[in-house]
Amino acid sequence: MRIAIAGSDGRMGRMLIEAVINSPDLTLTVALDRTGSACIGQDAGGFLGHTTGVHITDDLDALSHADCLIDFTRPEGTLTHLEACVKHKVKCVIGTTGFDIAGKQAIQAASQKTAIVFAPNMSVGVNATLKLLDMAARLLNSGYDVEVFEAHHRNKVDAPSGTALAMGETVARAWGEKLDDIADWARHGHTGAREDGRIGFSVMRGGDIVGDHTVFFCGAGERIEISHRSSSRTTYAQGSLRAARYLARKEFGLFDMQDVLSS
Ligand SMILES: NC(=O)C1=CN([C@@H]2O[C@H](COP(=O)(O)OP(=O)(O)OC[C@H]3O[C@@H](n4cnc5c(N)ncnc54)[C@H](OP(=O)(O)O)[C@@H]3O)[C@@H](O)[C@H]2O)C=CC1
Ligand SMILES: O=C(O)C1=N[C@H](C(=O)O)C[C@H](O)C1
Repeated sequence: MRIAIAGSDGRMGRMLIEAVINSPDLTLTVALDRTGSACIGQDAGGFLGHTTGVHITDDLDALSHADCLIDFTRPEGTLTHLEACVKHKVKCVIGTTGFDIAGKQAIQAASQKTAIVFAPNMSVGVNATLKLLDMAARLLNSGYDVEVFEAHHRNKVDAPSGTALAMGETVARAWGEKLDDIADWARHGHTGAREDGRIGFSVMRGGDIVGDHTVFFCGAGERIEISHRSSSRTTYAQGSLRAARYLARKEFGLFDMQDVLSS
C-alpha cells in the first residue's frame, strides 16, 4: 500500500514516517508539508538519518502516487488535503482535531467519494477506554457528577482535546443527551453550585505531556476515575497504520477507530 503523510515535519508526521519506513507492507511514496515550511525539498527520512528518496513537497498533485493519505495537521490543512484526495481517488486517515461543525460536514461529504477514517485518538487503549466509559455512564446515570480532565504538551493549539470531547460525547450519548446541551466548558469567578446532569471540562497545558485523560464520576461517598495516559506517540502512529490497512478494503464511507478495531 502506497502511503502519503501530511504534516511531515510535525510531531505526528515524523512518528508516522518512521512507522511507515519500518512496515514491510507499506511504502512511503509522498511526504507533504505546507508551502513555506523549511522542510520542503528535504528527504522525508532526513530526521532519522535515513535516505528514503521521497522529498517533502507542497504539491498536492503528488497524491496521485499514493493509495492513502495519513493527515495529522490542522483543520484548514486537512480539508484542503481532503479535496486533493477526492480528486486523486486517495483514501484518508484523519487524526487532526479541532474541527468546527462545517469542517466535520465537509469530511462527511468527502466520505461519499472516498473512504475515510476520522478519529480524535488512534490508540487502542483510548478506544478501549471509550467502551469502558460507555458502560460506566450507563451504570452511573444519576447521583454522579461527571468531570473530564485532560493534560497535554505546551504546543497543543486546541482545547479541550478531541479525545476529551469524544469522552464527553460518549457519556452524553449514554445518558441520551447531546454534549453541547450539558457541557460546562470552563468555570471562573462566582459560578454558583454545580448543577446535576452536567459534564464539566478542565484543561492543563505544560511541558512535553503526551496526553493524559481522566473522567471522574463523583458521587456521595465515592469517586470513580477512568484514566488513560499516553507516554509515547507510537500508539497513535501504529493505530493510524492499522486504519490505513482497514481502508484498503473500502471504496468510500466514514469510519472511526471503533470500526477499525472491531474488524
Ligand atoms: N488522532 C490522534 O490520535 C492524534 C491527533 N493529534 C492531532 O494531530 C494534529 C497534529 O498534531 P502534532 O503533530 O502534534 O502537530 P504539529 O504542530 O507538531 O505538526 C503539524 C504539522 O502540520 C503542518 N501544518 C500546519 N498547518 C498546516 C496547514 N494549514 N496545511 C498543511 N500543513 C499544515 C505543520 O507545518 P508547520 O510546522 O510548517 O506549521 C506541521 O508539519 C493536531 O490536531 C493534534 O490534536 C495528535 C496526536 C494524536
Ligand atoms: O495534540 C496532541 O498531542 C493530541 N491530540 C489528540 C487530541 O486532541 O485528543 C490526541 C492525543 O490526546 C494527543
